[in-house]
Amino acid sequence: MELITGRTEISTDRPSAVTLGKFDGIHRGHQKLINELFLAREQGLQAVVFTFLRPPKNLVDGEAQPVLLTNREKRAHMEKLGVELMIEYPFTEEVHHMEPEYFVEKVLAEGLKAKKIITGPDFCFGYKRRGNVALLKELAPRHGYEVEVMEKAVAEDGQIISSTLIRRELLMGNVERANELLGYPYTVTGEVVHGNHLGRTFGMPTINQIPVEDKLLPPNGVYVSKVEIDGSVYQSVSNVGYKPTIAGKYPKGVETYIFGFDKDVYGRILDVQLFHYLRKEEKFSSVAALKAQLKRDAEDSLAFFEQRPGL
Ligand SMILES: Cc1cc2nc3c(=O)[nH]c(=O)nc-3n(C[C@H](O)[C@H](O)[C@H](O)COP(=O)(O)O)c2cc1C
Ligand SMILES: Nc1ncnc2c1ncn2[C@@H]1O[C@H](COP(=O)(O)OP(=O)(O)OP(=O)(O)O)[C@@H](O)[C@H]1O
Repeated sequence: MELITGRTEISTDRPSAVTLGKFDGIHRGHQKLINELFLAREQGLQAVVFTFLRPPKNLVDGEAQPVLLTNREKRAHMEKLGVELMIEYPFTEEVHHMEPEYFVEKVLAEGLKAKKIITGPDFCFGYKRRGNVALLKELAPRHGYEVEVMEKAVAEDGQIISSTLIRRELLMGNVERANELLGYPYTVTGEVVHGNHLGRTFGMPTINQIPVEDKLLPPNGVYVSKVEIDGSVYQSVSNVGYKPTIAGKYPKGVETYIFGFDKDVYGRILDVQLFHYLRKEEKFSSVAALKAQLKRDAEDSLAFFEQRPGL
């Protein structure tokens, strides 16, 4: 996959099919748009995803919003799906004030040689969000592209799938619901760093990961999880939080006990998939009490998988 990141001057040699948006999470709705993009390959068009380096909210509202996918995770995900060109547009003052007509002409038509533009019905762009599907359609004959508007993907209960909804569900600890809306298990990617090496002394060695700050983590607590290592997927149990029982101050992290695995993976970047919330993180009165609880957590996680053989 080719990546153009952080610059507003973009160009490509090949005619493109383009889909645009934040794509936080790359949920089932986004996947629908991206699949349509791949169909356009039959017409000789390259599959282009146009997205932003940071959620535009940061600049507009001045507040950092946690994301379902960090920039790095989003790139890896797009590459895996088969996107040919990914644009990470910077969200600068200049971009914030860009008129939608200028964006369509300079970026989409001239820069990307767009022949097909695929969006949802509510897609907005440009200064004051004045650009929309109607404007894209109005400008189509002048620039020689086609607009394809996809209907919104909905969940089984009829709710429209959106990144905002998924973030809300995760923040409430509803991992199963979030996974259903995403179409894949919510995943935390991070380097395995050194902990206190205490887990080993309980007979439960763990991997510790400190995700980047803007990665959205569900509420502190214990979760049924899986870890992918060298192409094999292991069942596991994870704690999201600060380890309050152990003296010292820790950054918020994810700590995972992997069933049937005891190899050195320090320094590796691993994916931990979350499936189900088991209990909240607690400050225990002794390490012995914590150790006894960890054993129960492990049993609860295994029991969860046993009840769901297809998972
Ligand atoms: C499944 C699981 C649940 C945990 N629950 C808690 C908890 O409720 N409270 C807490 O203080 N630490 C909790 N921990 C963190 C332990 O304190 C930690 O595993 C132990 O101190 C070993 O840490 P180390 O890898 O830094 O040596 C949990 C860890 C795991 C793997
Ligand atoms: N459920 C959906 N089905 C189909 N297309 C969708 C769906 N949700 C968003 N899209 C489309 O995907 C593109 C990217 O949208 P965007 O990343 O803003 O998605 P979103 O999930 O609606 O985000 P947010 O919740 O932050 O508004 C847009 O063209 C949008 O219309």
